[in-house]
Amino acid sequence: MNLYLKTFTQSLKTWQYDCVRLMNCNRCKTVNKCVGQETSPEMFHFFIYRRNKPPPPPRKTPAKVQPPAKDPVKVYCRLRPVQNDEESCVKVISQTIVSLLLPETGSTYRATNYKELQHTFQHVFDDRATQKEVFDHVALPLVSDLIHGKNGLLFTYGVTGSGKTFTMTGDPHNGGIMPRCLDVIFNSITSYQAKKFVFKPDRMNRFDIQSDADALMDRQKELHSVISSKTPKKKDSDTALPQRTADSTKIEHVDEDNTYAVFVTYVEIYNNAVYDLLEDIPEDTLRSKQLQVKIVREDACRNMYVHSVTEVEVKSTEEAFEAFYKGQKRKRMAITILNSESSRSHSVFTIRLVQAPLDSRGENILQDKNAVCISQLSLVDLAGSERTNRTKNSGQRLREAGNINNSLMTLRTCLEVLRENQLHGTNKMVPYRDSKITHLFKNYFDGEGQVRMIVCVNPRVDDYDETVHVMKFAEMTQEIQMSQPVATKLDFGLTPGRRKANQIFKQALQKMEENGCRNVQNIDVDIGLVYCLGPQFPGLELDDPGNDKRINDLVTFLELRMNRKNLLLKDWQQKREYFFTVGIFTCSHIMSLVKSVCPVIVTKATPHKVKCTCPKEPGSDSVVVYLQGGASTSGIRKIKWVKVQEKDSLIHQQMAEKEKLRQKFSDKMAVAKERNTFETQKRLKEQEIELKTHMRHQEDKLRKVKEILNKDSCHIPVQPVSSATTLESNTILSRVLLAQNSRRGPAVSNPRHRKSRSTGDEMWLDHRPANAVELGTVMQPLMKRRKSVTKLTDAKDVANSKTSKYCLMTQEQDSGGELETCLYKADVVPTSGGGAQVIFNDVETLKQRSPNATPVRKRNASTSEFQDAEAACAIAVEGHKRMRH
Ligand SMILES: Nc1ncnc2c1ncn2[C@@H]1O[C@H](COP(=O)(O)OP(=O)(O)OP(=O)(O)O)[C@@H](O)[C@H]1O
Repeated sequence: MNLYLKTFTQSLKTWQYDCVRLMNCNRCKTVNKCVGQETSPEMFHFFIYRRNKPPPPPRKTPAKVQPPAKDPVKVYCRLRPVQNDEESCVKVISQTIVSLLLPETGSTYRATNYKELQHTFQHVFDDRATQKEVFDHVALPLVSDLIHGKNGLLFTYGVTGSGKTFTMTGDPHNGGIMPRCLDVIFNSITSYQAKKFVFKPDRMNRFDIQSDADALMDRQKELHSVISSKTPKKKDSDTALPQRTADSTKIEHVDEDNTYAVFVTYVEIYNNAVYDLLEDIPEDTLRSKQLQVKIVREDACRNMYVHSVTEVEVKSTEEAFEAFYKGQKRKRMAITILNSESSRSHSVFTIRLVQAPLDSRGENILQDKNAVCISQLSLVDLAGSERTNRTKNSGQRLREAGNINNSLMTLRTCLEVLRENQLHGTNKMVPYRDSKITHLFKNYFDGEGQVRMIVCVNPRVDDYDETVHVMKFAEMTQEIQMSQPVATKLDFGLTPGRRKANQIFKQALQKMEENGCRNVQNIDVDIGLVYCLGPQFPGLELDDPGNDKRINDLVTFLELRMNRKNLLLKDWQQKREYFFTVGIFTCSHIMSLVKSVCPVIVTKATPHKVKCTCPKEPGSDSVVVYLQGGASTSGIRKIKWVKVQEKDSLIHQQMAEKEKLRQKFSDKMAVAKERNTFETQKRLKEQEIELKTHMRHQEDKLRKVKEILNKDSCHIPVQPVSSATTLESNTILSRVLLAQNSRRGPAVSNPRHRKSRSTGDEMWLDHRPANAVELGTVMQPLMKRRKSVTKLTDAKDVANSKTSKYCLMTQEQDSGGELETCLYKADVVPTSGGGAQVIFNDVETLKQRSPNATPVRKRNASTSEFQDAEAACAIAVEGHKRMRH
């Protein structure tokens, strides 16, 4: 008993421990700190156990009345190291200022008096800046925004060979911005990734949510196609990846209640046409001829996108790299005088992050397409501007260069017009459509999103003239204002911390299971409803004395928080009351169990303190169950009510069980009855068949006997009995033969024989029927002395000392309808007791046949008769009347 109670208290403790663990959610810590000491800490760490309450309908974030805040385009400058001790024309003045020194050979030198041109940027990276520094400074904030649901655009711009591709992609052991972005994204969301194919592109720039079953099917299909491809392809990234150094940065404050999926697209804009570099075409075909031109479209949210572009879902940086290298192989590169690996097209690598909230239980994705939030980061490696007199390009390269310069010119024009419109309030049309690259990013410049540009500069003197233009354009771009991106998330009223609560709850269940609790999986708790006082505090910094908005926001926030606090307090009191009620009930239940199992001494010290000791186990600790706190009379009443309810339900249950049993038995009876009837009928049928068979056998035997007799009467020598004749028929035959043999074969009409049979001394008791047909034959024993009787009624007739012979005559029709007379002859032998014994020793049979009847056929001719008789027997057996002639 003690063991039982110990286990119970242990489980209770574990449960309490788990509850406390369950109640500690990240958010609550903040809440506690913020509100101060006025409320008890437990209050903020309490769970509501509310069942089957549907989540409230989604609320849209209230529309902002004020115009959206704007940010300028941030432009960074990166200098490429000078090669082979060449003269440099660029000098870094400070972290933000760079100076272009006028070389004496430059055309500008000849045209102007300026010796030095200074340009200010967001940040200037000198030639010693590492890839990591550039990434952390420029791209990391964009990745953070991406994870928080905001769009971003980053492009590298500069003269050919200035290090744009190096900055964007880098090399395997010195990764550029793109691989680092992927690293950081996967580092941050890896624990919250959705299973593959749960999100599916709808081909209209949005995503559908697939059911788990459909996603599983797609995964199996993919696996099947991988397995069925006989020769495993060598991955494009196989050579590069092992040398790669991954970036270990991780973004903090990722929304844990969301599920994430990453998709990548890779397109190039070559000669002002868009190509999908990840399009599924056989690798061995000529890529330039096979890739289809794609069109740029606007989606329902007025975002521009490449129609029917291949969106590859990737689950790791390695998978993303696989896609990237696949595209990289198809990207148009060429050797030029200025760069051994010059990009001949603008390439756009887009990372799309799809996220959707978990349901109220923190278990599955909320199946609502509207809840899906898509953010994207476009990494653009522009082709370098180049002057043909320097590159000496001709033919295709020249045409490419022309297109590159044209598209870059359009970009410049667009940004200049945009700047002018913003600065002077004009409404000039921005020619986005003049080039595919500007058309594709129209919604960044027109709409909202972070735009960042890295100006790559090769500081060598030869590039000076072009660098001047690049710098001027880049500096001008900083004056363009872009609307701050806003995360387009819907508020579904779901409580934060669901995923963590779900995880902790599962851990608690596991622990309970380990401690021996049964059916823990059936415990149903609405994990989604974690108590929380709302979102985190808004920013408190007051950088502007006239910033009333912040104060107003704070007031609203605090009011909301106070309301919630009161609500939670009320609910907590209710729960407390309920907890004590249930506690008392549990305790009384335990006590009744203890009582029923062992002799106990139960003392009730107070209504809330129950002591139970078990004297049978000396030395064992007494189990004391304390219930502190106030259990009200209403609580006791509730317990009674609960007990009554329980009993009532028990009775109902028993009645239902009885009824079920009764029904079960009647069913069984019906089945048994049916089975019996069936078996009886079956047996009857079998017996009937058996009887018929038996009768047929009898008929056969009789027929055979008859035949033998017939043969005998026609002086046909007796044939040996067929071996197939049964034992029974043998017996009959032998008896008949015995009788015939005893006559030693003489003809029935032989008078000599008849005479010899009678000595004339015997006294015969002639017993014949009263209505015997007069035969008129001589075939009879000669009975000189005889006494005739028709009925043998008196024993003295036989036991008479004179009577020594007895003859019984019978007359009946045979099977052929002829009269058959039998004389059974016997000796009468007196017995010692004074009686007499009649011993039959002879039988004579006389058959009469009409002289007109067909003469008896010989044995060989009798086959047909035999067959007739057989047929007749068959008829008899089948129940027909026998035909007589
Ligand atoms: N910061 C740097 N540190 C070391 N090497 C660099 C740096 N920037 C560029 N390079 C080297 O300069 C060469 C040309 O760079 P890259 O191909 O990136 O130029 P680009 O601007 O992309 O040229 P294009 O416009 O023709 O494609 C490469 O070999 C690259 O390794």
